[in-house]
Amino acid sequence: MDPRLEGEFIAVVNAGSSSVKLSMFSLHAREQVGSAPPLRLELHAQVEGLGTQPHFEARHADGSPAGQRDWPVHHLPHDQAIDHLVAFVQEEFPRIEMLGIGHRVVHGGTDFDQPVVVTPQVLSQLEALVPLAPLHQPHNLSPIRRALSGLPGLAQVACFDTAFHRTQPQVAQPYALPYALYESGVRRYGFHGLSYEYIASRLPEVSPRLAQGRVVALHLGNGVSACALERGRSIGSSMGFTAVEGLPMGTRSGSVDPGVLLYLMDQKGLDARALERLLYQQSGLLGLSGVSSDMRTLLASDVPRARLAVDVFVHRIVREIGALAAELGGLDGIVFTAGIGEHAQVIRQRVMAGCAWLGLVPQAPGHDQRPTPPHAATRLSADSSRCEAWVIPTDEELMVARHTYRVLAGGA
Ligand SMILES: Nc1ncnc2c1ncn2[C@@H]1O[C@H](COP(=O)(O)OP(=O)(O)O)[C@@H](O)[C@H]1O
Ligand SMILES: CC(=O)OP(=O)(O)O
Ligand SMILES: [Mg+2]
Repeated sequence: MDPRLEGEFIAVVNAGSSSVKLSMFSLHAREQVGSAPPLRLELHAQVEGLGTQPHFEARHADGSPAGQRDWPVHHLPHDQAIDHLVAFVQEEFPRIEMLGIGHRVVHGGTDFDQPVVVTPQVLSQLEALVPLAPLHQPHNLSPIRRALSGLPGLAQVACFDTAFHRTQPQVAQPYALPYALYESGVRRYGFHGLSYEYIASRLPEVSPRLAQGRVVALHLGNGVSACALERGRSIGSSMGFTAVEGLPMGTRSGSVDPGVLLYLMDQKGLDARALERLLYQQSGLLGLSGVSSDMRTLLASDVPRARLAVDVFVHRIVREIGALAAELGGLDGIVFTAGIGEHAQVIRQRVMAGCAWLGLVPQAPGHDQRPTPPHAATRLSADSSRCEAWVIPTDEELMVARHTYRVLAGGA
């Protein structure tokens, strides 16, 4: 056994709507550089396609395969996926000492603007937020609940997608609804904060100008959102009260006229559950195309509605960049991240073409290649471009590990 794999570890759980990811980070005090916690990824394991085609895959830090498995079913419960991941990790690392487990939790509401050690009291506060993130929060909380009872001595740290956006000015937070609703928590929270926080943490090394400037970061994954960063702090976002507002996503609609929902209730007899299914599971790229929620499939398809779905996707992103650039009072750069942002060159090129009016000049054709090292940033804009464009691969799990380390070290 590799001697590196003995010692102290932090585990990170990112339990999403259709996947569960478990990452193992070891601590190497000798490797501490500056204020960055001395964390090193040792293993990343995940079960994807829980509701369609469950597939398990584990990789070592260098990308080499550590294991894989398929299930001959179309639905694998989240708990079963977690059991499989935990058993796999225990077999891989039989002799380690766990310092704690960090969890990505989508919603922290108004109470949590920092990562927190989960107590039974905190857990019940987080459970009260389930209706605000029905696709995510129950899955985020289930592994915490199980760890609290199964591993009572081990710290569970919740890290929130909403927390990074608590710096937004007050004017960006209310809807123009009666103020009492705002006071009761019906307000714009913003999501994907761990991803944006990671991107902000990379900016000083990637582009000092952007670290000090005005940036629109685009998290284009299965969930899709945009965030306005001013000097690395969030001042605006496309997602609001729930992770369904804003841009079209894999299966979520993004913003629709609320009048559409009233019409569907009044005239088509849809109730709340039917609307939830419509907005969260049957819309977005899937609903428009009728083909798939997966961008790879749409880009390879000749079906006219698949093209329409991609066109609408790009159109809405370009429009959102304009809105966030206005919020920032100008734009120094855009950053692409997450599955589509990191891998779909054609989407990046079309979005950049829509930003010509903001002074964005792309590199000469052929230059937009994805970087080879997994976390390397790539510049997509010409050196002369007033507005820069970059790909920065995101790392929500590392951000959770950093927060967990800081909380456990007592310096949150
Ligand atoms: N090579 C690629 N080209 C185009 N799209 C891609 C590519 N690789 C992944 N994607 C897209 O990324 C999206 C998933 O993003 P990801 O960030 O992995 O999602 P999640 O939110 O589930 O973590 C899917 O639409 C997928 O098609
Ligand atoms: C908040 C959100 O949309 O998360 P995800 O991209 O994991 O679905
Ligand atoms: Mg995601």
